[in-house]
Amino acid sequence: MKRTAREVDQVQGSWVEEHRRKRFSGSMNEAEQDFNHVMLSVIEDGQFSDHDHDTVINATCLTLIIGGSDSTVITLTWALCPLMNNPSTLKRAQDELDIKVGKHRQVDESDIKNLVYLQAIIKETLRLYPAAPLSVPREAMEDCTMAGFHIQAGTRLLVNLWKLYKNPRIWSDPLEFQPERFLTKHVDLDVRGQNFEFLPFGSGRRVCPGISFALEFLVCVEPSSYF
Ligand code: HEM
Repeated sequence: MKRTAREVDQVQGSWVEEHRRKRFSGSMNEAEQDFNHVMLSVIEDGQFSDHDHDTVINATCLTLIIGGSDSTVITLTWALCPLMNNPSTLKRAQDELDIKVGKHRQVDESDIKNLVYLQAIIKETLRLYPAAPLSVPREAMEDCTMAGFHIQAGTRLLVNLWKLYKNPRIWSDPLEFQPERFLTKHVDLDVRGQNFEFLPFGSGRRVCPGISFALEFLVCVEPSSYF
């Protein structure tokens, strides 16, 4: 693990060095101005007392890469499985794409608002196959009581999202893949941490910062495997 972490650090570090060289030599074109470039532009030495400039840039870039790749790819893959077993759901998704996008181009950002069934498929996938089934651990800052349990300050807590999503008191037929539930009974459920029965991206100050990107990516890329 440590060796792999060192290798990943080196790769990310070499990207920052390359960006720095190109910035100084003025040879960076617009297409190369990625997140490393933004970080180099906005972070100056001396801004952080605990860590140096490069550590902050490398850690921020790697957090986004690590947090954003596995979660999205897992969801994309799981979204396909139930469609293979539910031809009528696949047909409904294909029909929506034919009507709202047509057969001769790819889905783009402007289509997302019209692809309501596809959005429901993504939400149902996030419910049935959560990429982060235990979310991310929290630590109690002070003694408290939750659901009758005394929690001591410093205790690590996990929210069992998987169990929450299979609770029949909240979700009817919880083990069934039914995207329609997000167009009917659960149509008003938000995915951004406001409705505690559905928290695919967590909630509160550490909520996933990649929500918008992930949703757009999933709705735009998922259909490419439907035909
Ligand atoms: C389907 C895709 C994704 C899912 C299901 C997902 C889910 C989550 C969850 C449950 C958390 C924990 C939130 C909490 O503790 O309240 C989280 C955190 C995080 N996610 Fe995502 N995420 C996804 C995509 C992305 C993408 C695309 C990015 C970046 C481009 C990203 C970056 C992060 C980061 C950096 C954190 C840590 C935030 C912090 O601790 O302050 N995620 N994500």
